Amino acid sequence: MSRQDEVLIKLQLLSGRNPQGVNAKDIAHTLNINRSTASRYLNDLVEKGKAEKIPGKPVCYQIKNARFSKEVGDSIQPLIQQGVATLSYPFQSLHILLDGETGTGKTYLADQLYEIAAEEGYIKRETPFVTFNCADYAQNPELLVGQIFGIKKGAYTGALHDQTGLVDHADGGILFLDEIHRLPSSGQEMLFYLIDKGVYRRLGEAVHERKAKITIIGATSEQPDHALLPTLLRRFPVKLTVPPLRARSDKERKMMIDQFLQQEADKMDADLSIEAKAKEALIRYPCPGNIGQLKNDIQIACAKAYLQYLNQNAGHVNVCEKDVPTKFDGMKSTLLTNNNHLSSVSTIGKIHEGDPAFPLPNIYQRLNKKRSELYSMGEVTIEYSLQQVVNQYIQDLSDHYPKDAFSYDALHDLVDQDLLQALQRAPKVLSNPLSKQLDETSIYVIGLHLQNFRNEEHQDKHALPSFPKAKLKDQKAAYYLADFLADTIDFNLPDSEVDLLAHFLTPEDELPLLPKRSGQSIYVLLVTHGRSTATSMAEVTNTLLGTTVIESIDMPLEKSAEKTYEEVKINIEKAFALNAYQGVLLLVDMGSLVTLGDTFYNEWDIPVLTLPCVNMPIVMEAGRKSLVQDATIEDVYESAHKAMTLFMRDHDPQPQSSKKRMIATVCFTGEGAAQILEEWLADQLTKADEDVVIRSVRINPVSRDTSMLHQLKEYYDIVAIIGTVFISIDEIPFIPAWELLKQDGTSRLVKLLEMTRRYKHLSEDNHTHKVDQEGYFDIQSGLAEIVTFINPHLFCTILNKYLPQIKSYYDWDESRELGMAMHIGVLLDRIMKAHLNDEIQELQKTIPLDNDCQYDKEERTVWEPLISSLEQTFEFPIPDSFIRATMKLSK
Ligand SMILES: Nc1ncnc2c1ncn2[C@@H]1O[C@H](COP(=O)(O)OP(=O)(O)OP(=O)(O)O)[C@@H](O)[C@H]1O
Repeated sequence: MSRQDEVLIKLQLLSGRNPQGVNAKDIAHTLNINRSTASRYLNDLVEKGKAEKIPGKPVCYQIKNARFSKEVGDSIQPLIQQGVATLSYPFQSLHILLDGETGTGKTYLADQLYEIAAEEGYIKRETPFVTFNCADYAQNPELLVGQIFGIKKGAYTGALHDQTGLVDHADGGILFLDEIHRLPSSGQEMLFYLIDKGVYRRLGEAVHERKAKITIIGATSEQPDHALLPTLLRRFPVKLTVPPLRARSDKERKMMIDQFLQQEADKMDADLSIEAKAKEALIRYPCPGNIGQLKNDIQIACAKAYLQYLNQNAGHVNVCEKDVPTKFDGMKSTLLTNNNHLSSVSTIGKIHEGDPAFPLPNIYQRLNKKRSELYSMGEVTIEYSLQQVVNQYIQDLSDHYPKDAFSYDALHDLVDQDLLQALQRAPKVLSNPLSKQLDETSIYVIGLHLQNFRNEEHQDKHALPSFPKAKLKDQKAAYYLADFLADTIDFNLPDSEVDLLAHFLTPEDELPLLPKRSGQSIYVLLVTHGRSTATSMAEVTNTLLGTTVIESIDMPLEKSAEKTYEEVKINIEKAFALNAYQGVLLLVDMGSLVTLGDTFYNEWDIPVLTLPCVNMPIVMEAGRKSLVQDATIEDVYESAHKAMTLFMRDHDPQPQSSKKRMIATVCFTGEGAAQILEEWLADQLTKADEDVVIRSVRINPVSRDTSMLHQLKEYYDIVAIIGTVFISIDEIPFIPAWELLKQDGTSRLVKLLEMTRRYKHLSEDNHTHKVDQEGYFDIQSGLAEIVTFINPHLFCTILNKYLPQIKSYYDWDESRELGMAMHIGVLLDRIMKAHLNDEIQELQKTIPLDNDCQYDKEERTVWEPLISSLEQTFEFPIPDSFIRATMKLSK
């Protein structure tokens, strides 16, 4: 790139931020050249007609044509300049990230950038501009990624055809991804790979790489630093923040109001006017949903004014003060007021805005049509019916916008939107007289609680149990909040409810001390082969149990046994130095470590027991048991051992537990959130978990006493405690309600159910001693925990088809068969990883060259169908040395 081009690009970028122009000194500084050289280049650009001078002292320069004709608002103008400059970067446009609150106009800005860049000739008109809102698929991350990158037939159940992705369509152009933070990490990784290398794979494609050259404009209403992977964030050299409405000047807001009124007037067949006071209110009212909400509120105000115009046979449509939002909010409060104002149209103080009388579509058309229909039917109560049309319209608008104002998608099914919105706005509007920050979590909790009260059926029988009042400041805060809810959404709470609400507002650090989770007395250390097998299994278990109970040491192939011994020793010594444990359970997948445990026992007098077998049920069981108060090392060992025998099926196991499984839901009343959760969970449970009892339990807000749960534990196997009040009992995992309702939030619960279900399932069919069709699917979830690259479900489907003949050839018993199935799965995963990272040669070196590894033709034929099916499905070759080694192992 020539120096002059560099100066031109710098000028384009800086012009965006400095509408008044950029001087030679600034350019010289950023390019690290001297001032007179910068001046010379700038003047050359002026001569070539690429830049223009803005007279003054010092002389400033600006990109020619940088002032756009369209009236977009003072605060947006510089963003457009900078964005267009970015898109017109000479070699390939640079990627842009837009951030800003919901409704500030990020999508609008992206559209404008494309339009203006095309209008000004920086990009060709035919350049593709593909837009996509990631929030539309937020509930299904896999499909979301599939929509963007395409889907290969068979990638998942239901993917019946190859499907192109947006990336295919946007190749050579711009892809606008709204709500980009909704992309799961895997999708974000695929995106930065595309940005970096210009290549991508469709979902389900393992090897085939496709090429695309795309400029990404991403938009997010979250804090980019929190919402995007740092690697992806770095790929956006230009970040533009769209300011919220409250930060914009009155002039700019007024300009937008005029624009939106004009758009409405364009749709009517009548003159439109607005009262001065109404217009003033539109300029002044807090509008947390920003421009999107302002626009909707104006649409609603115009619809209401039009309704009055029809009912009154008025001369023209007049927007009055009562049609527009005033105090706290827009849509909802105006929606709820208007039935009794039908005949009170004010006729004074009108100002005429714009030039109306235009063709009519949508609401105005709808109203007229409805009115004629009703007249022709001789209907008398026309006003009421027309009001219904307007109400429906308002509802449609509020459903439509701000559709993603808050990231509470899952809560929408449970809590009314107006209640959620009001709770979200409360701290801002009340300038936070609340004793506690109403963060996302509190809003979940209070929202669930209040919704239950709101449901009429519960109101009658909602006699609150007596409880002491919260602190005075929390009570006051609760009354503020209650008044606010009454004012804004007409939601009235009796005093007893407000007193209860006060307990929800008590800040965390002022809560009574919670019953402490019993200190773990047994140290569980997991040591397995593989680069990350042990850490991943430990992580899964720790996450499921909601606390760190398993420590882990990985043994990649290159790590020597001595080094591993050393690490194990250091870990155990450290743990015991703290005097916190009474014993150690070592879970290992390598026989030689068993003796290490004995050494500790003999030499150091530390009770160490070793279980030379590792899989998820064992690790999980060891973790659970180690949390039980007063559990001895023998107890923990025995529980883990039992899980092992159940899994391996090498003798008649005892059922894991004869108790029924239970999920306990908890809240302050036992009737509020706990009951909603109970109903919700009952809907979520699948047939495999139909044995699970769900029980809501009241937790006293002051004492937080858990004796009821302890009693239940005597009779039930409690899989998890779920609720709005944090409760900790021994080994039982606690899942906060808000976690469950978040995107992918049920995964922990699903896993817990799966783990507890598996014991039951295994113990029930232990008499059959047969790996049937479902047998391989038993290992699917186990495999899912340890493999990263292969799809366990696909793998098990193939095993089902081809492993039985191999089994009968070698005459394996069931446990051998399962063991081999696991072995093949893990091996396949490693091979796939090596292929993807170009490390297959290195991996092959880890297979000992063994001349005994010969096979006869017949033996190879038995394996052939399985191997070729795996190769075809996963799209990579399986090296012969691995096949031979596996065959040797099979004998
Ligand atoms: N400067 C503007 N001038 C005129 N209309 C605007 C302007 N900015 C935004 N709008 C309008 O406001 C509405 C909301 O804007 P937009 O959808 O772009 O916001 P957003 O930030 O992308 O919202 P979200 O985060 O919800 O996706 C749209 O109808 C848009 O046309």
